[in-house]
Amino acid sequence: MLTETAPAKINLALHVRARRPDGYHDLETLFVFARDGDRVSLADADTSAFTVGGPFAGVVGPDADNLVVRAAAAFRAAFGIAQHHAITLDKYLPVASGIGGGSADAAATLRALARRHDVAADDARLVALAVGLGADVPACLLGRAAFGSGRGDALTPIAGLGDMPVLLVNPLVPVSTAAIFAGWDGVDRGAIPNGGDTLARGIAGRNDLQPAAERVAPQVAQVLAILRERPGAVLARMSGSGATCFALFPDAADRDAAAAVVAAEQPGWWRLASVVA
Ligand SMILES: C[C@](O)(CO)[C@H](O)COP(=O)(O)OP(=O)(O)OC[C@H]1O[C@@H](n2ccc(N)nc2=O)[C@H](O)[C@@H]1O
Ligand SMILES: Nc1ncnc2c1ncn2[C@@H]1O[C@H](COP(=O)(O)OP(=O)(O)OP(=O)(O)O)[C@@H](O)[C@H]1O
Repeated sequence: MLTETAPAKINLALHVRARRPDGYHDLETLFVFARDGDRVSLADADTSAFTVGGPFAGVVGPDADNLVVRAAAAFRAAFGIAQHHAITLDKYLPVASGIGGGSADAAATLRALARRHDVAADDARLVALAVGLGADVPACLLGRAAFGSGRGDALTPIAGLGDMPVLLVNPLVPVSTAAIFAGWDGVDRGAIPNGGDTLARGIAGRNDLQPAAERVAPQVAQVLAILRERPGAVLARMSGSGATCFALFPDAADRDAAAAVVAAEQPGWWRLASVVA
């Protein structure tokens, strides 16, 4: 049995620059990854099988649409693998939440299959499969801090945040990525600043999808209002197309105190206290 973590993706900054003719948007983003996320496990089997467990198992939708199943089928076709696999997904990240759950799962599936079948993690064919599965999948496959441009799939590694404490909070309102991009106002507000370290660049940046997400899910503004007020928070912002928001704390005790306040004020919201590599 092989197991891979599918870490939550966080967009420290997300600048939308232009609508493209192919229905996507050109963007600039600073990708970082939490230590925690979903889990994908894989074993050889006589027929292909897929099982979903964990707290969000009930909301991932039909198996045939699951990015894990699609990633496994694409891998077997691309590499001519006859061997079937039984794959288990333990779903801990909320679905359609801006932290790349499905994308992280697809990338973890590709990583697990690559390990099982002796394919190098940076094999160009693996990266091509990732690109075909979704804009965030190449970043999740890389799995380390990176600057993303184009659709978010042209990647340059950058320095990470060195296990900085983070609190992720989601009001459990699913948000469609396509709908949020459609609500972008079309105004290019400029590039992510180049100067300084990754944290400084993140702080100097924005999430241009935040206004559209706040219109669709007003709870996003509520989450951010609580996170911004927490002592020690150096940055509070929405990730991706929402509705998950994050707050970064140099001190783990401040993160844990913030988590306790969120739990007391909004017991129905999802929380994850982790660190960002
Ligand atoms: C917003 C981000 O989460 C930032 O990391 C990603 O760009 C979204 O990545 P993703 O969920 O893997 O996106 P995909 O599944 O490829 O695309 C979902 C939909 O989002 C919109 N989309 C996505 C990425 C992008 N650069 N421009 C877009 O306009 C498109 O309407 C697309 O049909
Ligand atoms: N393994 C998976 N986990 C979660 N959702 C999945 C998965 N496979 C397919 N989906 C579908 O993909 C859609 C988007 O879910 P996902 O959690 O990947 O979005 P997200 O967190 O907003 O991602 P991103 O930050 O990349 O936009 C959901 O509506 C869901 O039905």
